Amino acid sequence: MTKLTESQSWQALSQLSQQVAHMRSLFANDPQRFETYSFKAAGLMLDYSKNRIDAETLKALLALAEEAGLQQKKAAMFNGEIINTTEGRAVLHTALRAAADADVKVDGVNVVPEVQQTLNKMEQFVASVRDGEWKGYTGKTITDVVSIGIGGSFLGPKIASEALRPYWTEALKCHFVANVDGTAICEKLKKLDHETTLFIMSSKSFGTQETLTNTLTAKDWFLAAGASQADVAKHFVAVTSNVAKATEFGIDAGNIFPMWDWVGGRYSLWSAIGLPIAVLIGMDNFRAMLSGAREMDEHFLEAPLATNMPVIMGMLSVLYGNFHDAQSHVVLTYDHYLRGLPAYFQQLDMESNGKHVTLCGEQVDHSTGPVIWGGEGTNGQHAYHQLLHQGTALIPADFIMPLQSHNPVGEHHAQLASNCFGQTQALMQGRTFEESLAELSSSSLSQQERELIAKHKVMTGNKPSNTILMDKLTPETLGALIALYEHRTFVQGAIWDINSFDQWGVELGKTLGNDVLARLGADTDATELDASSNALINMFRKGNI
Ligand SMILES: O=P(O)(O)OC[C@H]1O[C@](O)(CO)[C@@H](O)[C@@H]1O
Repeated sequence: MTKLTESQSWQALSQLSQQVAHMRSLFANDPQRFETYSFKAAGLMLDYSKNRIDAETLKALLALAEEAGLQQKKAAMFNGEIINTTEGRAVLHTALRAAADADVKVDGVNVVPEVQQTLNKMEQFVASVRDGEWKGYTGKTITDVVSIGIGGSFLGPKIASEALRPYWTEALKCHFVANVDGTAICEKLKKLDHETTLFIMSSKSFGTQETLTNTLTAKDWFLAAGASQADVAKHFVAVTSNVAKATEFGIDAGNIFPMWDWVGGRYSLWSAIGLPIAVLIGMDNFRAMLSGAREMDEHFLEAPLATNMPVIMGMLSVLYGNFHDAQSHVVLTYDHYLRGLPAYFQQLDMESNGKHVTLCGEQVDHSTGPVIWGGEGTNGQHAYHQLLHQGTALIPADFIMPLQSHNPVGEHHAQLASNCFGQTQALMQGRTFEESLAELSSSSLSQQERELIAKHKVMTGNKPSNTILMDKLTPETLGALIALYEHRTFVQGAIWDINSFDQWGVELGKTLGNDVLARLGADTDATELDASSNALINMFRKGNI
C-alpha cells in the first residue's frame, strides 16, 4: 500500500463513503441542505448539495486534503518552487494574471515585470490590428487572423474566443488551424485573401510537427500568391518560448511574443498564447479575463478548505474516483457559447492527471485522473444523458449555466434553465418502481405488463452533480471559471502526489510517428517493425488497400 492509501483519512473515507444515505433522504431530512452545501466565489456560485456527502464524509475529505499536504503544495506552486520535478520547472500560470506590482520569483528573479512587458507588447499589437493601422504588404487592412497551434496552443485561444463571442470586434474574423491533416489548413486558405490575412503561429516549444507544417504551408501559400520573403514580416507573428528557433524559421524578431518554460501548454491561454482572444475581444476585455482568474487564484489561496471552490470540487472528484469507482466525469455547459469548454477541460485534466506513478516514481495503487468528456445542454439530453440516468457506470456531472443570456429571446433561456435544473433533480432523485407503476396506473396495460414496463422506467437516482451558476458569461466570469478548473485539477494531483505538469505519455507516440514518417517516404517496403505496422505502412505507400 502507498502512504496515501494507508493514511487515516483514506481509511476513514473507505468506510464513510459507503454509509452515506441516498440523496433523496438527505434532502428530505434537511431543508437547509442547499444552504449548507453551496457558496459563492469570484462571481461563481457552486451548489454541491446534490452529492453523496454528509457532514462526516466532507470532514473526512477535507482531512485527507490536509493530510496530503494540499496547503503546502498550493503555496509551493504560487511561490514558484520547482514543482514540475521531472522537467525541472516552476508552474506559474498564476503569475500571468498576478497584479502588476506582485512579486513572484523564479530562481530569485521576479517574473511579473516580464509578464507585464509582454502584455504591453500585446496591447500595442492588438490595437494596431483592430484599428486597421497594421497593414498587409500591399497596404491593405487586415481582415482575417489565422491562429496556428495545437493542444494548449489551440484549445485555450479557440474555446475562450468562442465563449466570448458577444465581445468580438466585427472588423475581424479569426480562424483556428490545429490538425496536421492538410484538409484543415486548405479549407481555411481557400476562403482567405493573402493580402489581408495575418497568421499567428503559437507554439511554446516551436518544435511541434503539426504547427510547423501548417505554418510552412501557410507561408508557401502566401509566397505563391505573389508576396516576397521580405513581406512575411507583415503577415506572420509567433508566440513561443523558443525565440531563437522562431527567428531561424524566418519570423521577424519584432514579431515574436515571448512565453516562458514555467507556463505549461495547457495552462497558457493567459500568456501571449491568448493573442487571438485579445485580437477579437480587445485588450481591456482580455485583462478583465485575467482579473477574473486572479480573483479565483486569491480565493483558492485564502479561503478555508471547507468553502474553497477548487478544493471542494477536486475532493469530490477524488471521492467518486477513489471510493465509488467512477471512471469518468462529465461537464455539461448550458450555454451555447461554452459548448467547447468540455474539450478544453478534457485536455487540462487528462493531460495533467493521466499519470500512474507518484512524484517519487512509486506505482499508485488507486485510480488517478478520470476520463473528462461532455458537451452543451440541452443537446446532450437527447443523446448520452440516457446513460447518465440509467447506465451502470457512475458518472458525476458538472452543470454550468449563466443566469442571464446574451441573447434573451422569448422563453428560450427559461427553457434552457428548466432543463438544466430538471436534469440535476432527476439524477439526484431518480424514480422508484412504485412511482413508475403509479405513473402507469391509467394505462390500458395488464398488471403484468405494467410491472414489466415499470422495471424499465426505474432510475436509481443518487447520481451526483455540481451546479455552477454565474450572473452572466463575461470575460471576468470566464476567467474565474477556467481558473477554477485549473485549480480543481491541481487539487486532485496534489492528493494523488503525482506530477500534474508533465506529459511524457505523449512523447513516445511523437517519436514513433517520426520514425514511421521516414519509412512512409523510404525507397523500400517496411519490414523491420511488427507485422501490423509494416503492413499498414506498406499499404499507405501503395495508396490502396
Ligand atoms: O505549444 P507547443 O510546444 O507547440 O505544444 C503544443 C501541445 O503539445 C503538448 O506538449 C503535448 O501534446 C501539449 O502539452 C501542448 O499544449
